[in-house]
Amino acid sequence: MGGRNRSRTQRKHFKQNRDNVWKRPKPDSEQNQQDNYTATEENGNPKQSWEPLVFQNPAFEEYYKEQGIVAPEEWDTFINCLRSALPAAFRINSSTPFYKDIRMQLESDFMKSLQAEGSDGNEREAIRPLPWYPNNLAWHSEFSRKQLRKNQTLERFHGFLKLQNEIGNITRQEAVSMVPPLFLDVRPDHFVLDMCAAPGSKTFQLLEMIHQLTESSSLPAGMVVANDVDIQRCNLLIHQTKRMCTANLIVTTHEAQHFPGCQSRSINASDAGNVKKPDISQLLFDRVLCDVPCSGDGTLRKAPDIWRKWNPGMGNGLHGLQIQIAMRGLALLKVGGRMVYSTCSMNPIENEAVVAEILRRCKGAVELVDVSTELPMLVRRPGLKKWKVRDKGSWFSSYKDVPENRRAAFVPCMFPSGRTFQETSEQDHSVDTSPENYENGIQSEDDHDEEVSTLPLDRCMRIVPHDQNTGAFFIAVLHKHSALPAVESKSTKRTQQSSSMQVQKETGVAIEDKTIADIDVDAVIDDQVSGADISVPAAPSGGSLQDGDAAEASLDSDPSVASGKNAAEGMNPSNTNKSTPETVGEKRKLPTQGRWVGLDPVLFYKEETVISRIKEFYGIKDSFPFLGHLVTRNSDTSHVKRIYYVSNAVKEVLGLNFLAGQQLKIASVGLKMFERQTSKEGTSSPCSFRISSEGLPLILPYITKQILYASPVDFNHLLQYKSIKFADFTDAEFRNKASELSLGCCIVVLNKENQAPPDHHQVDSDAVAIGCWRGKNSVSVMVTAIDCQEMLERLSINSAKESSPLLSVEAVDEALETLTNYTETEEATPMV
Ligand SMILES: C[S@@+](CC[C@H](N)C(=O)[O-])C[C@H]1O[C@@H](n2cnc3c(N)ncnc32)[C@H](O)[C@@H]1O
Repeated sequence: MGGRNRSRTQRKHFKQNRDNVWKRPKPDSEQNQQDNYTATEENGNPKQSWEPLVFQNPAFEEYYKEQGIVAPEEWDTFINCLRSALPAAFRINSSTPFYKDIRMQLESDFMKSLQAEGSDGNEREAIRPLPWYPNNLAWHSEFSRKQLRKNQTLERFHGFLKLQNEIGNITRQEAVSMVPPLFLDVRPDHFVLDMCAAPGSKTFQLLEMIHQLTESSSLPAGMVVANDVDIQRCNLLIHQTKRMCTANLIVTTHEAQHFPGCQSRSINASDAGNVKKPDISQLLFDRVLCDVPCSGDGTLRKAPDIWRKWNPGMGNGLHGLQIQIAMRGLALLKVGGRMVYSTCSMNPIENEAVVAEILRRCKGAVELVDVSTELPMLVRRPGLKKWKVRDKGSWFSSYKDVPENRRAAFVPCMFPSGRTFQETSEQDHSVDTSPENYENGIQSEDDHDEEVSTLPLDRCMRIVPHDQNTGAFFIAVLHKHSALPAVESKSTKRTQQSSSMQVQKETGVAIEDKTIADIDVDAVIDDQVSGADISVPAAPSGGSLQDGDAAEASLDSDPSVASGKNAAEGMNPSNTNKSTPETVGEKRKLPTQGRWVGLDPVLFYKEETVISRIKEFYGIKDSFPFLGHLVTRNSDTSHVKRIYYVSNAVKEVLGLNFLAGQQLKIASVGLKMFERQTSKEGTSSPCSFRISSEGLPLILPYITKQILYASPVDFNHLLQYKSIKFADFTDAEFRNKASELSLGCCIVVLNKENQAPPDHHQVDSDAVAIGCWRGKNSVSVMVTAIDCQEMLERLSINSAKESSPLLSVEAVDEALETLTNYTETEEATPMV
């Protein structure tokens, strides 16, 4: 069950960007060509010529040999492993009602049958659970896509993966990418910020953690804010997380380094449309995931294109942004909270150097946590304490080695000691071994040639490919002990001093918990001062740096320069006093979300008449919390098509956001609960809103009307034939009850034991139920064809208690085809 319907805005982009990763490529298709060749780009346009993939890069090899990323005797194993294809890995989504069945199918069916198939004298298991992932929920498969098509058993497995992936019961994800959320120690009551979240595989894990232990009919106290600067990538994330059917997620699209603090500027809710004063006064988080944009060389096995693109400037160019994002994450972290910093790069400049700098800036307020006893089965290596910086043809061990004409391209914090030119010169003359300097990492054990950090960077973790046959990853776990000090960067000291004084003067609020050097002062003013002259983070200009895009960072870029802030872009002109909304779009007026242009507004839905009609039609009990939990994305409330449901925590944050002047740029929020029926038959129903399949599990135990209990035979028939005339139901009572219902949406519940339906008007929260349409003479299902297929299969497995023949690849392809047609043509219309 669940939310597989795509919104129109997402669909186009999604179609272009996301294949079913398990889908078989057509022979000689374009996809096949891309497996062997890679397109090159010129001025952003794809060139028609194809370059063969290369699996080597002398600069890469020289760089990592010099950095001592692995011992010299391991080098060949390391590099050969990087050149080999990455085995597949996937996760079972623990929030799916069938997760135990899927796990059992893998453990007791596929593990054995595939082992027999794939033995070939090979002792390794064909598929196996990842030993460090809890509860056998993550799996590794030795098979390549080609092999998956090799024979019948593999085809069956392939079909299984494809279907489960499409349904949302499993997610394909690189094994190492599953690690960072596991170190965050997320609990269901936590507020979690995922700063650079798209395409959302880690967000999905975080949501599962929030929802663990919570029944489908109740909501956890915590929530996740998933943010990404790139709105198109946000759309992928929204699609991925839709499968989670959660009311506890807000998707935002900000530059993470300028993520707003949402400090409530007033307790007077006049401009928030009578929004109740929220219980929180600032948006701070218990957990922050900082999975920053990086050069991505840890993904070489999956994206061999990086061999050709890689150069040392990629890491150098990202270092400054990575520090800014991490510092903003720490500022938004509650005291006592945990943040995980991670990259899919092996480069110390993007990893240890960033962690060292944030520790220095935080001056003991933040600790690098020793997690060596957590996830003991995960093989990892300690972080480096010394490294070098590469410039065109030169290696620098210390900032003092950087020639004057190259100093603009480097910053001291790229080096292990983090010392400036002046400090390194002074240090050469007097070595200060005081504990204070040790703590701040200022003093180092260097001799004249090589700096060694005294910070406990060995607590960082580097996962290298040949240890566990994976990709590479870097992870650091940070704990915030106390509020961050106001750190001043020397280069910007003077301007920032005056700016910070200005902030304090204007707001009367001392800047606490924020480092002046890395957070721009405008954003602080933005947090504190009402409305006027607000500086807005830049909208992405032609794509942001991410895995695989790292070539954009040039060797010459100055990492000390903060990424530019484009004050006008993306902002609602009505707030700038410079232009009027009419000037924004000549032909079609763009939607506005408070201050943000181009995003639909987020509004609490309070149409009493509509809400009462819905409650009355479905007999929704008063104990189901409606007040303040319904949200729409249409300011014309009389034409609302979809009504979303938000959890208590999300409701609080939305309330705060209104009071804070709508600082959050919200791309998506809430769980689609009710959808307006626009078809002719739909409008003739007493209630024009149907319950969406995403929202059904949550509201099911509170519904007392429009419910039908179907025998297993009739339930199966409905799933199989999608629409059945009253006369064709086998159960006479079902027939009668169906004809007695009001025209419109109804819920058909599987009466598993085929007993008399309960007369207490309450459906169990674990009941198997589907949304249907009670038409004039028939009942029709309102779930996708592929959901019907999946449910049929699960029910047959469960009832027979033995493995029934799984769907053939052809049947899955057919179901996927139907799904595509369904989503392309009609989204919310009953299939009558
Ligand atoms: C390594 S990927 C994140 C992967 C993601 N955490 C996951 O597990 O699916 C980095 C992401 O950072 C985003 N990004 C780049 N610059 C950013 C910025 N300044 N603020 C926020 N996101 C940014 C990119 O669009 C990209 O989606």
